[in-house]
Amino acid sequence: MSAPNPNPSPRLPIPVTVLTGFLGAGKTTLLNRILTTARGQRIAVIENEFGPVNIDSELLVQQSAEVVEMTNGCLCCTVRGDLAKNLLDLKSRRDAGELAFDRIVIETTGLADPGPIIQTFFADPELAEAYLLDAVLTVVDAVHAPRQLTEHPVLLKQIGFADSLLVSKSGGVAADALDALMDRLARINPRAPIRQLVAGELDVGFLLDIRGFNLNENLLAEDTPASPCFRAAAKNGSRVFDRSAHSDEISSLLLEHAGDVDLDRIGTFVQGLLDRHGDDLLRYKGVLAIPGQVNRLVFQGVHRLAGFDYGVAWNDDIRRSRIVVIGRRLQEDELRAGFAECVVNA
Ligand SMILES: Nc1nc2c(ncn2[C@@H]2O[C@H](COP(=O)(O)OP(=O)(O)OP(=O)(O)O)[C@@H](O)[C@H]2O)c(=O)[nH]1
Repeated sequence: MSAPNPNPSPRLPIPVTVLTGFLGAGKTTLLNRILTTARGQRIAVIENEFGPVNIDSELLVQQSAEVVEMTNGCLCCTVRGDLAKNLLDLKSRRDAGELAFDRIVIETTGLADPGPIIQTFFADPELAEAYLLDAVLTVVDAVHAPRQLTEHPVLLKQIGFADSLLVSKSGGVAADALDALMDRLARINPRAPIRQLVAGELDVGFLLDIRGFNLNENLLAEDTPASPCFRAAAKNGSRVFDRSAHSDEISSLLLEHAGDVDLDRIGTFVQGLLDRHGDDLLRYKGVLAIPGQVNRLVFQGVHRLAGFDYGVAWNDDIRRSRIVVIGRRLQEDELRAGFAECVVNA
């Protein structure tokens, strides 16, 4: 008789969380807290470090189902192929009963661009079947972020790609500086909830199973506690982001129409956008009302990888069409004009 499989009911796809943030932001600290707090969940960890030795894995004080170390390069560039290989290897070992884990957390280097890492999960069909990219969590260092944001464009990308923004070291800054940082983060990425990491308090419910890459009608749900989108706009009582307040290269834009958009025209508009500006588009999500269609059309994407599907019915909800785009050097006038051509006036 063969040995009992330690993982008798494998759940596929396996959820993956990408934990990112600039150097020293507090990624490993947060990972340790996730491993401690998410009791009962078997979490395998992939640690990436530039140098030849992975110090971070030694800093993991809590038990993980497995720690895979990836050194001597950054996941987003030199060792990206290794990431796919390691993920497939972990799954094979899980299938064979050698390993038991329910989810994976990937801790990136502080200099990683999350874009190529995200694309890995969609570009490889085998990975896409085995794994579900759940969310990008970005840790932002309250003390150093204001300066890092100016000096290191990769931090803007880490924030722009995030499904959840977690501010560390907030005790180290004055209240008004913290408010200014929060506003700046909300302007860069209005769709990611922002939470302060407070020592000893961590609700993993906000960090795991976010389903940030799923196509569903909650993509832009501003009244969902887990995704208070458009925070900056709501705070200002306006739906226009104050883009003059800061000159961050990465920013966001909300395109909104109180009604339907034409399916062909919006398809052409989005396709043109991806063709021309795909490299600069970090994340974009949309919930659209299409004439004659009782269900919401939802779409989302990263760079040029986009997915569309029909979500839940509008029923008694007021039909409206909204797209939020987070990207670099967004051509606001072009985007607004292009979107305006798609609207269907009642
Ligand atoms: N005061 C304070 N210190 C923190 C907090 N989070 C992390 N730190 C400290 O910041 C330092 C860096 O934390 P790490 O968790 O190693 O950061 P990291 O992002 O994993 O760092 P790298 O892997 O080097 O990029 C450590 O000394 C932590 O103890 C926080 O919320 N408050």
